[in-house]
Amino acid sequence: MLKSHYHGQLVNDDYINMAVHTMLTFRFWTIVVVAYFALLVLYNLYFHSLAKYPGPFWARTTLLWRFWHSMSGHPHRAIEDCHRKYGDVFRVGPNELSFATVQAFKDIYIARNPVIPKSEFYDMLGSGFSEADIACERDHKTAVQKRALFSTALSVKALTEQEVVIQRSIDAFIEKLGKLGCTERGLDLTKWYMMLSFDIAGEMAFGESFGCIASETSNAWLDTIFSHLHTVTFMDNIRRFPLVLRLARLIPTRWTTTLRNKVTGFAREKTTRRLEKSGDRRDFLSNVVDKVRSGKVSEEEMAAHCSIIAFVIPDNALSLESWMTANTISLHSIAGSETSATSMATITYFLLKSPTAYTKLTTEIRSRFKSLSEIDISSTSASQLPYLHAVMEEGMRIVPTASLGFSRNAPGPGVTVDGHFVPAGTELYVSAWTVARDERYFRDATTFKPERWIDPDNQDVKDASQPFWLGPRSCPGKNFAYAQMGLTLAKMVWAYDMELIDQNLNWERDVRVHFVLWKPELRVRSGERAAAL
Ligand code: HEM
Repeated sequence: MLKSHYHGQLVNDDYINMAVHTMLTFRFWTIVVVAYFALLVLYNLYFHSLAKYPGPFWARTTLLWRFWHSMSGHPHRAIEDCHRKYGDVFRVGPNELSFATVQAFKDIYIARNPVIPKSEFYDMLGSGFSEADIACERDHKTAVQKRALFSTALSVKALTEQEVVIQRSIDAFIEKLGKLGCTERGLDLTKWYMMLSFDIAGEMAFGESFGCIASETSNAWLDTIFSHLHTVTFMDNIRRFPLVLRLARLIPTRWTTTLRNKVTGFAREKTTRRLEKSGDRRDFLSNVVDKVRSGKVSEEEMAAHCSIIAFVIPDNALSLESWMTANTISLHSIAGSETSATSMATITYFLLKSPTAYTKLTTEIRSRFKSLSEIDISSTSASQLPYLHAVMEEGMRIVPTASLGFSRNAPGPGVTVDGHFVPAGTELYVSAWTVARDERYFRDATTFKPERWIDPDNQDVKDASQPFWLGPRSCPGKNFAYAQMGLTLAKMVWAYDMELIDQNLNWERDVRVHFVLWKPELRVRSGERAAAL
């Protein structure tokens, strides 16, 4: 009895010792972690090479500010507010600066001595291929070579050869608009512009449409992607935590890469099929195909280009639907199609919300053309239809399709941007949303006024709106985008009287930014046009 009591006492002592030990260990590690973060905060505030730059406390000291605002989908607004408060440059994160001037646009993106290269963000964007695609190549010299592969295919001259294909897709879209868009609920143009853009991208990259317009159904992947866009932002935040990245590397690769391999494998498959096709049709990839055949470019590189310019999703991958899936794919399919569709949706919204602009555009288009078939790429150029182009410019200014900045890394030994020294290794960019809506550059900046682009007396600083960006890495698809958007808009306005169904829709308020723009429904009724205006 005594023994067992004594034994019980021992057990109790052991438990007490263990508990004390655990508590002390816990306390020790808590102190270590708190001390580490306190030191980090102090270092970021007072000793970091960006310490002199202003910004919100949580942005200067931790990644919390950028995480919170980027995940909310309104980082563009939070950044704009900070620029108004702190000035033309502020600290978005401990190692990240946002600029908001025309001069910064020039200094960061046009700089050649030294060139300010793209940041690590693009490694994430282009992962899955052993060769970087045209948009994700970070080495400047190699990027110049990769861009050269597309210079002929994306030139103004090439548009004439590509016109039949573009026209065919747009005409099919216009026909459906008449058939399905005249109902009470109209058509959701956010979705239909995406369908049109993907069909055109498929034609231009693989010689076959994805058939979205013909089947009147959006690709299921498109819907999945655009309802999961926040995952792109999440990954962009995660890449900034080296510890998390190290832990992520411990996850068996077969768990994380199965789907990515499926998607990239599909791009490779499509590439092989495209290489097997013969014919004289010139499209985005004709030159690349020639180069692959002559051994100057690898098939892997061609697959990577295909995947960024067109939309390559395996039909049978839907069963694997998940946030990871959406992330992998959305990162791979944005350059050539999503951008045009988003710009078209924004332009249409503002046009239909502005009766004066809508009437002016309708008058310009309907007085210029007697029939729909007369409308082609050359007759919709800026010199032929100035108001149409002013409408497009103004739409892309007031809500820029690329509302965030495109991030770059300051090279050694550092660079000077708009008079500010930026040390090597800093991530930096210009906030397009802030600059394009700044009253210093555009009078009545938040009002849709296409006239500002054609009025010779207008004093606005037009360089503050750069929808296609500027410098050696600016958009090479600009001519194609203007042709596609101009043709589509001109034909729609010529053929139908359009009306925005939800008059309470507020595009500026409701769009969210997750690298690309998440857009609300844009329901538009398109009825038979009245005989005369
Ligand atoms: C209205 C439509 C479009 C807009 C607003 C737009 C905008 C942009 C912007 C802002 C960039 C710079 C991105 C960066 O610095 O990372 C870019 C790059 C690019 N765009 Fe576009 N784009 C459009 C249409 C197109 C089209 C139709 C194509 C292809 C046919 C295309 C192909 C590309 C490519 C390949 C790049 C990467 C260039 C490089 O990194 O050197 N874009 N685009």
